[in-house]
Amino acid sequence: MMLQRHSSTGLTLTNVAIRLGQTRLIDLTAEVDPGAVLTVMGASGSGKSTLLSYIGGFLDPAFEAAGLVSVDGTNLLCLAPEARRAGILFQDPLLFPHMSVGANVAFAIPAEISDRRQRRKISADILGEMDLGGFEERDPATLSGGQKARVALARVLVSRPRLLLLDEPFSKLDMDLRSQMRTLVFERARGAGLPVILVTHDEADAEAAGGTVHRIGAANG
Ligand SMILES: Nc1ncnc2c1ncn2[C@@H]1O[C@H](COP(=O)(O)OP(=O)(O)OP(=O)(O)O)[C@@H](O)[C@H]1O
Repeated sequence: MMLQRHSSTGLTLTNVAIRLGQTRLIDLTAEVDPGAVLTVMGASGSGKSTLLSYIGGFLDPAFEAAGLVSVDGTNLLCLAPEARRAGILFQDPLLFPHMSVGANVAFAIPAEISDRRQRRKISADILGEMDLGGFEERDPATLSGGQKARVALARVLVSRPRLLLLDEPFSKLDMDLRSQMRTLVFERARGAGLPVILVTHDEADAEAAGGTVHRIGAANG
């Protein structure tokens, strides 16, 4: 499946400030070009996942947050979480256990594509591109970690995201798979012109991402 490459100006974060009580976790202004990666690094508990929650629209109300997040000129913060179309990959692929691999992917295809055969074809095509041709009927529980990660990526890609939010998605994969998966994710993001925010502890992830690195300090009062 060819992802549409839309005319894109990228992701802009302006004065994004997140605090938890008196603790200032995030203070960030950045621009991420289409297809480029902003890598956010910092100690455990420094607020990396919290930043992604704010952008994705699922920040816990315990936090206070302010600032502007826009993609291609659209202010994401005015939109409901599902309308933001943030493609998110976590450390654990989080596939629906009661659905086949193909159904897991098809579930994420936008509703305006209503023809069942077309949905099945989109799902089969992207699985083929992820080197998972013929896996449509498989139970996710029977997949290896690397296969699950590629199903999760397939699912994100068919959802027509405006941007990708990656929360340590490579950290549970062994070395070889990790490097293959990095290449796959960053190549697809570049091909589709999607801006990416990557949260990681791993310097090799940051190097593979090739973009700007933003380091956040340990939480301080
Ligand atoms: N729902 C919540 N209510 C209160 N505090 C929270 C909540 N979620 C997270 N925190 C706290 O907010 C801080 C930032 O958490 P966050 O998960 O963003 O850190 P992180 O940098 O992603 O850490 P890690 O690298 O360990 O995943 C931590 O001190 C954490 O304990």
